[in-house]
Amino acid sequence: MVAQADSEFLFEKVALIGVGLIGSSLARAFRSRRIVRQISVSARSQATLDRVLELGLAESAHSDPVKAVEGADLVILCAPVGTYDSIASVIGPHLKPGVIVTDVGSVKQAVIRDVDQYLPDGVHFVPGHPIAGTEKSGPDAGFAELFDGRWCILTPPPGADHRAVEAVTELWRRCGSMVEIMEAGHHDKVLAITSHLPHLIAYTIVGTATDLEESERAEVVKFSAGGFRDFTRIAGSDPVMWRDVFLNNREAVLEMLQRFSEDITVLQRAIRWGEGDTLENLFFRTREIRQGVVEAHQAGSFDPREPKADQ
Ligand SMILES: NC(=O)c1ccc[n+]([C@@H]2O[C@H](COP(=O)([O-])OP(=O)(O)OC[C@H]3O[C@@H](n4cnc5c(N)ncnc54)[C@H](O)[C@@H]3O)[C@@H](O)[C@H]2O)c1
Ligand SMILES: O=C(O)C(=O)CC1(C(=O)O)C=CC(O)C=C1
Repeated sequence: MVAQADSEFLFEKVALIGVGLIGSSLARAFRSRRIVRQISVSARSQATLDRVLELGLAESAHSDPVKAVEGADLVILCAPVGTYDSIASVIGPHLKPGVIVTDVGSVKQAVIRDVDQYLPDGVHFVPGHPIAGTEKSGPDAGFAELFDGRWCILTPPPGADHRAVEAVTELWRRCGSMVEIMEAGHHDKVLAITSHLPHLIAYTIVGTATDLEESERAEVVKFSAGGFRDFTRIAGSDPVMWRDVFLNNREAVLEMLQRFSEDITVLQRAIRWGEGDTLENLFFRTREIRQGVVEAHQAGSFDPREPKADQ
């Protein structure tokens, strides 16, 4: 499991179940930073398995996840969260005591509910979520620097083995991340407003534009250099991954959506009645928030997803 002081590897063999943007970025970081000695992967399609080997991201690639976890001392679930229940039910009986199971899923309460039930005694579950990504998917989309300077949130259930939590913490630190421990329900509420609702809004705006009359739609695409362009990046994110996020963080997303609807109604009213102060006061406050995010190095000039001019 965890390396001794004289060994540079943190884990001997890691199994990645699902190897798209996040799984392949982890594989690249593990390789380039010598974090694990050996990588095995499992994916559903033969094309993905072939591509992963072609890219040199793993020593072995299997369609059967049971084969991938054989001899692994760390298993990382990197597929859409809606698949975790069935993956865990298949690999669970084949996990040896002492193995650490973790994941990268964007929601945490549902993941704990779906996975924990299949893990035998002595297997340590440390759920995790890197707050890092792009709108791209698949094994070609990953890059080793994805997690540099980004937060990774771990949500170990009460009573989790502290050495396993430390090992997963160290894994993410070596991948370049800062790590925070959080209760799963709290994680789901925070991410509902910082990540899930923004995606829902982007999907809605782009969807609304798509439903316009043919001539207007053409102009939306032609003149989409500003705000709309940024929304289209987010709305280009993986449909299956995001379907699963919304279905598995239902309560928190609906709560935030309710607040959002109330706030947008206030703006609607301010526009209708010409209440400029209401609009201006909000826009000054939100500009300060943006400044705070840039100062915290979570957006701005160094972020490869943002235009260079945005300081
Ligand atoms: N994309 C992001 O920005 C981002 C950020 C943080 C966390 N996440 C989380 O990471 C996970 C993976 O997302 P991604 O962006 O890498 O998606 P992706 O679409 O790039 O990759 C997912 C991979 O899982 C595979 N897969 C699907 N079902 C499977 C199954 N039953 N067994 C094995 N493999 C299966 C797919 O073929 C694909 O290769 C998701 O749970 C997501 O919530 C995503
Ligand atoms: O930057 C992006 O493209 C992302 O969507 C990444 C992002 C997000 O910031 O919302 C998406 C999902 C996550 O689970 C974590 C990160």
